[in-house]
Amino acid sequence: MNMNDVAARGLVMLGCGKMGSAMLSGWLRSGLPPSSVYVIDPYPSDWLKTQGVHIGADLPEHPAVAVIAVKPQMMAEALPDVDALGDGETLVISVAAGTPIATFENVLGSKTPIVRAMPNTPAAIGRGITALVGNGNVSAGAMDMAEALLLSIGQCVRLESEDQMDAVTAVSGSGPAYVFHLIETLAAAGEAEGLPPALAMDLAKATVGGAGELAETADDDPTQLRINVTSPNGTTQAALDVLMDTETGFPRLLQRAVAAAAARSRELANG
Ligand SMILES: NC(=O)C1=CN([C@@H]2O[C@H](COP(=O)(O)OP(=O)(O)OC[C@H]3O[C@@H](n4cnc5c(N)ncnc54)[C@H](OP(=O)(O)O)[C@@H]3O)[C@@H](O)[C@H]2O)C=CC1
Ligand SMILES: O=C(O)[C@@H]1CCC=N1
Repeated sequence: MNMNDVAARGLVMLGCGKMGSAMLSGWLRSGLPPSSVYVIDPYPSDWLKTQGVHIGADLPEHPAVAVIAVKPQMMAEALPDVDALGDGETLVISVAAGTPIATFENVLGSKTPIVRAMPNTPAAIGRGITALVGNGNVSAGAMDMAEALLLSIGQCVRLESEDQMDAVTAVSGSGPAYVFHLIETLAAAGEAEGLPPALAMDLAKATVGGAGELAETADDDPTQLRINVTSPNGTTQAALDVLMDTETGFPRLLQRAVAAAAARSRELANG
């Protein structure tokens, strides 16, 4: 199976909200014809309605791929809408947090090839990262196909085991929200030091964006990059003494946050 098969046989999307739209915009940008896309979503967004994709139309007989992007809590209600696609001919890719592959096998049949994937919203600008793992029915070619689709919205990593998915969700699936909160709070702290709000926000956004890009592209690892900013007994050292405090600093706080997200992902396994 290749991208031409997807274009020829069709791609079905069950749910096209924030994450579904982020992925779809990447696929359309990378050349998937809108006429090959069939969306099932009760309240399609204005953006979706202008994309030229089929919305609420009859589904093609054996689409190449079905992407499941509804909330885990809606899964039991929504999944039966695509149970006809569980004939082994369609590669099912779920991006739902928490929902295990077994849930899809139970509804769609144990012969269905299913890839469980965890993308993130920077996919909307082609800068996402998606982790993926498939069940035993996913052929090497189908896994390559899933990866090719997801590579058009950013980087991909293949997991050794589905058990890693809760931790992955807690780090990179939810992670953009932690970074956006860092931007919000850095700007607020700048305001507290007397900066005008717009200036504080510009400084915070550019600092997080630039530091993120440097961390991704530099030869030095993030530890060395941090050291490079930190002059002995300078301003950064004063801040890091607060942030790196073993009781009240970032390490313990982020560890607790990521553990909470992973625990919630495990809970969502039950819908
Ligand atoms: N947002 C993110 O950063 C990430 C989300 N995910 C996963 O992606 C999935 C979608 O999340 P997200 O896009 O944020 O959520 P949204 O609520 O934005 O999108 C879900 C979409 O599914 C629609 N929907 C609801 N019921 C049905 C149904 N029965 N049939 C078809 N469509 C339905 C919703 O419509 P309506 O709004 O009208 O209810 C909505 O448009 C979740 O499983 C989430 O865990 C994974 C990684 C990152
Ligand atoms: O918050 C959530 O449950 C989803 C999964 C990862 C990001 N958003």
